[in-house]
Formats: sequence, structure tokens, C-alpha cells
Amino acid sequence: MSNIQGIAASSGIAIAKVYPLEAPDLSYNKSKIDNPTDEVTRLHEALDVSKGELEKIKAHTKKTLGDEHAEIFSAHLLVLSDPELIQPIEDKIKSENVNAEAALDETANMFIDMFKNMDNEYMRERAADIQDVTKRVMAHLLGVTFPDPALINEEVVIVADDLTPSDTAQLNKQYVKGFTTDIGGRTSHSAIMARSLEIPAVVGTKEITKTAKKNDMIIVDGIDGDVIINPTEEQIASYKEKMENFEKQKQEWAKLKDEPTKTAEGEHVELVANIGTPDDVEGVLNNGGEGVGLYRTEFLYMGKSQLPTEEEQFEAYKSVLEQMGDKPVVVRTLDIGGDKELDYLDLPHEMNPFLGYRAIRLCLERDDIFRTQLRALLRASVYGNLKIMFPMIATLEEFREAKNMLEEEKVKLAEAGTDVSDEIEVGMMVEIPATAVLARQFAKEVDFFSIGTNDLIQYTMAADRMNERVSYLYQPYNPAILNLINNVIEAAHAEGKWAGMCGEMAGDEIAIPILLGLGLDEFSMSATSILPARTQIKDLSKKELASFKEEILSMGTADEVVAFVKEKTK
Ligand SMILES: C=C(OP(=O)(O)O)C(=O)O
Ligand SMILES: [Mg+2]
Repeated sequence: MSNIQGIAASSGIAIAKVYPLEAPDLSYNKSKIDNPTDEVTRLHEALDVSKGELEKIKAHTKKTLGDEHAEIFSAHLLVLSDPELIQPIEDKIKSENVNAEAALDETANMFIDMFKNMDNEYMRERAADIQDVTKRVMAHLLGVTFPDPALINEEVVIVADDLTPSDTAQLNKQYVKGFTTDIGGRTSHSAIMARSLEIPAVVGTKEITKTAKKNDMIIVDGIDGDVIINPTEEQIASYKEKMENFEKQKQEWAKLKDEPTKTAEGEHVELVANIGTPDDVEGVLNNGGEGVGLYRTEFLYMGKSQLPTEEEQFEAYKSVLEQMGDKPVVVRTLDIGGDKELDYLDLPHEMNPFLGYRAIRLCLERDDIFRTQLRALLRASVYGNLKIMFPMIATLEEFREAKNMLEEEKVKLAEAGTDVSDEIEVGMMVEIPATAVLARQFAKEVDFFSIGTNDLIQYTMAADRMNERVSYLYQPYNPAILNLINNVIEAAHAEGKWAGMCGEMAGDEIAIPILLGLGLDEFSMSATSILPARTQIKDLSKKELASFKEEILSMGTADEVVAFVKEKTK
């Protein structure tokens, strides 16, 4: 038995067998063979198994994430049936008498190199497809397991160094009871997705992949951040009890599902949810969300082999707006970069991706991508209560330029006779410290602010939000952060605008009383945090918390803030 402490990333308890999700060793020896016909048969067997798996993954993805996400697997299946790729592999086996592994690898690499260097986005995408599928076929030739989250069909806990957002999107809740990783923090995207899928998770354990082995029993406690490998019978019994208590607690929270969020003195506060796909809306409504405070549209662009079309985007935005009725829906334009990559854009590798070419920086340059999204949004605006915001704004010029493009697209649509709502509020994320400092100037031009603390904290403290080594510096309650937040809220209110928060801090039990006291208008969080937050807020007096504001803002450390809040809200 061993205990490991990590970061509690998604509430709940999971008890199941370990399923290690690791990149397999695909190294091989090139060898001469005596019987090319047998070798070609081996190649075709590996191709057939791979195709069967891809069909299953495609069907699963289609069911859970929709057609657009399943498309990439259609592209992969096409590659595996393409005679222009398969025939040269066979020829190589026969003419050079080499094993199938070498023939596959050398032929695939030749095509990958050729396509990668072409000045044609479509061909570059094909290079990525060939690379992906070759790995799967190679694994079958070598007889090594190629881990596939979507193919899991027994109850497991996934153990991995990290999970990419697309790995996480493939998880089937029925079988994947939880996951735990070496790296990551509460605000890494795998953690955010675990919460929207309601899968218990502990991240940032530093060592779980070294300690937990395939088929070990494991407990993941996503409430307190503990992981126990090969627990004793008593530990299993005690965690089962904790699991039941958590379920009971959830039933208590559920009683407030259809109630508005009110403070102790009866003042309304808006509790809304963060979503990544139209499918997440169900969870928002089931958890009593009063709207969507952040729709991360990048998931429309990820796990695919090409950019989503205007039509696909329009359907997704329309679906979210219609499902939410007259409740507000804040859609954030494409925020790609950082830990969210798009293989098919073939962006150069950067030394500091979080400080690099991402989000609005990319959109303003690739205005073909940006304008397509803006048009889809504008067309969808008549189906609900749409608000649009831009991510990673650093300067006023960026905000103006983005807003200008939106206005231009609006005019073009109107000229073409397309209906567009004229009540769309246009706001921005405050996640770069420069904009929090200069909030007064921005407040004159925006309709609202949404504070993105996930990034604001990492940029203010110079501590990577994904790096558990510096996670001690990732301090939401640091008075430096609180002063920036206060600055933003005061600036918004001075101009008669509203200020929300869509970073994970908005759903945090210690942060909520502080933010309420600072006058935050809208709290946007993982859907599963809404009911606990509503329960907490009903006992908090906003007036009393506001009276502590100056004292909190003049504190020197995060620890002092936490001790003070705990004392005052006992
Ligand atoms: C909400 C935020 O955006 P993301 O987590 O998608 O970077 C944030 O930075 O707080
Ligand atoms: Mg951000």
C-alpha cells in the first residue's frame, strides 16, 4: 500500500483497477525476412485490427462528442485503406526482403516528410494523419498495447503523466471511474474537463506513473487530493463510506437547483457555468446554472483534422443558445495556444507557448479564421441571449481591432439580409495583468469584463499553471491578485458595467466570500460547483463581507487572507 498526495482536481471518489495510459515503446529492429508473403499477411492483419479499433473509436466519439469530432477518425480510416500508401509498403517488403515494421516506418516517413513540407494546409494535415495511424499499426505489428481511452470496457482509473484535452474528451464515464496524473494543476485543461464530465480526478502527483502498475487497485480521492495504491480492506471500506456521504451531500445541494442564488440579505448573485461543448449544457441545467459565463469554443477546433466550417460552428452556437433559452450565454472566441494545440495549423514550436502566439494574437493575424467564427456567432445571435468576449487581450488596440472586425462582419451580414441581434454585449477576458492595471481605460470601451484568474494568476505570479513544482506560487488568495481583481470590479462599476469571473477561482469555497465582498457580479464555474456555491452563498452576508474589503486588500500574504476568511465565515 502507498499513499500519494496530489491536487484535488474534480470531486468524488473512485475505486478501481489501474489503467496506465502511456505512450508505448515502438522501437523495432530492421531485419531481413525469408518469406515476403507471410510478412505482407502480417501487415494486413495489423491494418485490419487497427481499422476495427478506429471504427469503434469513431462510433464512440460520434456518440459522445458529435459528428465533427468523429471526422478525424474517418480521415484515419481512409489513410489505412489508401493503396497509395499501402502498396509501396508491400512493394518494399517484397523487393527489399525487409520486415513489415521497417517497410511501414520507412514508407510512412517518406510520405510524412514529403507532405509536411508542402505549401498546402490540406497536405500538411495528411502528414499528421499518417503519423497517427502508423503508430497504431506499428504497435500491432510489435504486439504491444496501444492505449485507447475510448476502447476501455471495464471499470478502471486512468494513470498517466498527463492527459491531453482530446484524451479527456474520449473518456467513457461508464468505465473510467477516475484519473490521476503526474503533472498538471487545478486549472489545467484536463482538470477542467474532468469536472465537466464529473469524473473524480487528482492531478500533479509528480510520481503516480512510477508507483502505480497495471491492474493495481487504486483509490482516487478527488475531494482531498489523496491517491492510495493497493489499499487495505479497511481503507476501501472507509472510502466507500466517504463516497456514499458525498452522494448524500450532492442530494442536499440538489434541493437548491431551481432556486435563484441569494445572499443572506436576499441580494441576487449570478451563478453561471463554464462549458466546452453543446453537450455540456445538459449538465449546466441539471446543476441549476443561471447561464453560461464561458463557452470555450476551442474544443470545436480540437480533435479534428481541419478547421470547423462556419456552418458547423453556427450549429454549435445555435444549439447552446437555444438550449439555454433566454439565459445569458457568454461565448469566448478562439483561445488556442498555450496547452491547447491545433496540429493542423502547423504552428512553429515556441520556447514559451503561454507567452507566445495564441488566442487573440493569432486571430487578429489569421483573420480568415476569426471572421468565420464571428459570422457564425452573429448568425446564431438571434437564437438566444448571446454575449461575445475576446480572450488574452493585452492592449486597447487589440480590443478595438477585434471589435471592429465584429462590427464589419455585422454590417456585411446585414447587407446580405441576414438577421443579427442588435443586443449583443461585447466584452473581454481580463487575464493579462496589464489589462487589470489599466481596467479604468478598458471599462470605457467594453460592455463587461470576465476575469480569467487561471491565467491572471500565472502571469502575475510568473508561475506556470501546469507546473506542479511551482504550484506553491500559484496563489489565488495572494493580495496581489485580490488587488487586481478589485481594480477590475471597481473600474467596471465606475462605468456602469458588470464584472464577472470565469477562472476556476470563482467556484472556490475560500474565494467566494472574498469576491462577494469585492462586489463581483457574476461567478462562472464548473457546473458541478454551482450548487455547493449556491448553498454557501445563502449563508453569507454581502454587506458584512464588503466591510472587510480594505482590511483584506492591505494584507501581506495569502496565508493571512485565508486565516482571516476562515475566521470570519466560521
Ligand atoms: C478562464 C480562463 O481561460 P482558460 O482557462 O481557458 O485559459 C482563465 O484563464 O481563467
Ligand atoms: Mg485563459
